[in-house]
Amino acid sequence: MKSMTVVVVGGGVVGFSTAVCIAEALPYCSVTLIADRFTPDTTSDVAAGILICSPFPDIPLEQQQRWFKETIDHLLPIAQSEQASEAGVLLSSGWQIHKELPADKVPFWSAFVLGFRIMTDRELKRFPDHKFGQAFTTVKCECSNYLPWMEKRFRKAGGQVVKQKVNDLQELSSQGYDVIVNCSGLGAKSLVGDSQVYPVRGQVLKVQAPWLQHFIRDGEGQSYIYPGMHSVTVGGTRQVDDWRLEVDPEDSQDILERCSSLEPSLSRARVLGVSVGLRPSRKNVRVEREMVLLGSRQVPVVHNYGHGGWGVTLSWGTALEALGLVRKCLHEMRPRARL
Ligand SMILES: Cc1cc2nc3c(=O)[nH]c(=O)nc-3n(C[C@H](O)[C@H](O)[C@H](O)COP(=O)(O)OP(=O)(O)OC[C@H]3O[C@@H](n4cnc5c(N)ncnc54)[C@H](O)[C@@H]3O)c2cc1C
Ligand SMILES: O=C([O-])CC(=O)C(=O)O
Repeated sequence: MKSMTVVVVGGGVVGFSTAVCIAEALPYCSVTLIADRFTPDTTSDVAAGILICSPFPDIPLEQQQRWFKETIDHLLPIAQSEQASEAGVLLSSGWQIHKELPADKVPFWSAFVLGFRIMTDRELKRFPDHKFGQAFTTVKCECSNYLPWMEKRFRKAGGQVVKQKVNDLQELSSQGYDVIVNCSGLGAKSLVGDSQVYPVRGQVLKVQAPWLQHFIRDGEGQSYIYPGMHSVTVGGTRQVDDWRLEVDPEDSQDILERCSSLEPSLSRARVLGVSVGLRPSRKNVRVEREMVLLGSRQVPVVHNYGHGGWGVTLSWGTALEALGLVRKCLHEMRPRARL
């Protein structure tokens, strides 16, 4: 008999990662995941899913390193197992190139990807507008496969999935959940009234170009080409506070021009589709717990949202952090329980 109940709000990569971590680590908890949108209709489905990131300004770098390392250490064995194609997790090698010397020639995650090194002059020759580059192998985690695979894993661990919009945390408290975990991404803006969360619109194209084997990412990620399992993702845009979910044909044209200047053969590639997602951005990702008065009850709420453009990259690491916070909440509620 399960003695404690935990509800996770969010059906994207952060919600499913968190729900799986909790359900697998705490078998005596009954875990329910609630979301109003599931794959293929989440922001996570739009992500290229490449593990790469820029640091958040006010979170200790060691903590961000740990999140990156935990995520790649979780995904690498999947990429190298017989589950790889079903889970949508693959290794991806390529180049990050810069027109100017970057502040961090060696990014904070360089030790966790494979074979990180500075590009040679010979390699840089094909990018005459670029002065500097980094070559490495990382993981690409394609959420259109990964999310259904994670859902199976969650159900196998006893988790339950409900499709429903949560208008107010009070609704969850009334249903008697012991702990609420908030992985609602951009939804946190209204669900918990967080005015620090804002959208950064991203548009990407999927093209057929099976001859491309290496990723190319230009500096700050304005333009990128990411070969994947069935197509190549080319992007992107970063439009701050832009809520438009519809495809902008001018953006598509601009993306194709920018990416073809990096990889001329793309001008011959067939476009398979175009998608738009709103990155759930925040100055700093929020992974913390608080007690919230809901009706007459003080209910522990663990937040895990605001990952911006790095939600896949940090998904497992921040999920483990959230699991630790859930454990603490349960400890405090049942001091004698063996948690
Ligand atoms: C074009 C583009 C490319 C990207 N590429 C990458 C990349 O290569 N690597 C990378 O790491 N990241 C990338 N990202 C960023 C990544 O997509 C996000 O950081 C990540 O998807 C955030 O995941 P999430 O689970 O927090 O949010 P979402 O995927 O948006 O999920 C939020 C979930 O919460 C649910 N929800 C919200 N509010 C409520 C509510 N009130 N009631 C019920 N349910 C609710 C939603 O229905 C949804 O299921 C990219 C993003 C874009 C747009
Ligand atoms: O920046 C990248 O390379 C991909 C990404 O995370 C995004 O578009 O948000």
